Amino acid sequence: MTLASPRTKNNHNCLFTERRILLCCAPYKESIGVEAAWRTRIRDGDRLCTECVPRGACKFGVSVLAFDDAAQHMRSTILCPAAYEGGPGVAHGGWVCAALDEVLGQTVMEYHARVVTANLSVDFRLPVPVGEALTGHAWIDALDGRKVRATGELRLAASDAVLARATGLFIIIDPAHYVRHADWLAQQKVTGGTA
Ligand SMILES: CCCCC/C=C\C/C=C\C/C=C\C/C=C\CCCC(=O)SCCNC(=O)CCNC(=O)[C@H](O)C(C)(C)COP(=O)(O)OP(=O)(O)OC[C@H]1O[C@@H](n2cnc3c(N)ncnc32)[C@H](O)[C@@H]1OP(=O)(O)O
Repeated sequence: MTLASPRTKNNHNCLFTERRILLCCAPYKESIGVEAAWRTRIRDGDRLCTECVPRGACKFGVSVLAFDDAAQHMRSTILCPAAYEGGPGVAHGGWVCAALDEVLGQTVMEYHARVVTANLSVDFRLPVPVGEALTGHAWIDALDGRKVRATGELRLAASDAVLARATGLFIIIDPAHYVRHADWLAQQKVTGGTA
């Protein structure tokens, strides 16, 4: 049984992809165990964050385009939505970080497993125009136990000029990650933060 569908060119038309992955994963998880399934790469660009699933598209405007398996390199198309304008005509730096987090995170999940970002370092080289075609590029640098390091760039599609560059440390998580968080949060509210 394969984990996901054949490779898609982008994820904007994948309205039900996350649900499909979950459905596809059910027998797969039974056969290999939930823990192992979470530690398996989530393939083929069919990943959306929880809040983006109903919309079927990344709210930051990132759309996975293609993977180069030999280089463990991911290419995406990106458009900064008007809502994330910072200075006149240019993107807020927070959006640049979010878009790069997404680009690197998608790549790590394609080639390794479910992760969260532990560290993201961003170089803002040039202002990033709102509403202009951009490309995202990211690749895996190293895997060390649960730690995956990756690098990525945001480029202007018209000229390939590098506008921003990020390096990230991603940590492979287990299925109980979000349960532990919910328990921790509840405990904080009970104890007022002494835990
Ligand atoms: C957005 C959520 C996505 C989640 C995935 C879910 C579903 C997938 C489906 C769709 C996803 C769609 C799109 C994906 C695209 C983008 C991805 C975006 C990802 C994010 O945007 S996600 C949100 C922001 N992110 C967090 O919310 C993390 C908060 N944080 C923690 O939850 C913990 O902090 C954790 C788990 C990181 C570690 O905690 P832990 O207890 O499991 O492990 P521990 O502390 O032992 O660290 C183990 C080893 O990492 C080293 N280490 C840890 N942190 C380090 C640091 N900062 N610098 C240097 N080294 C560090 C230690 O030194 C040790 O190293 P060593 O083994 O060598 O000793």
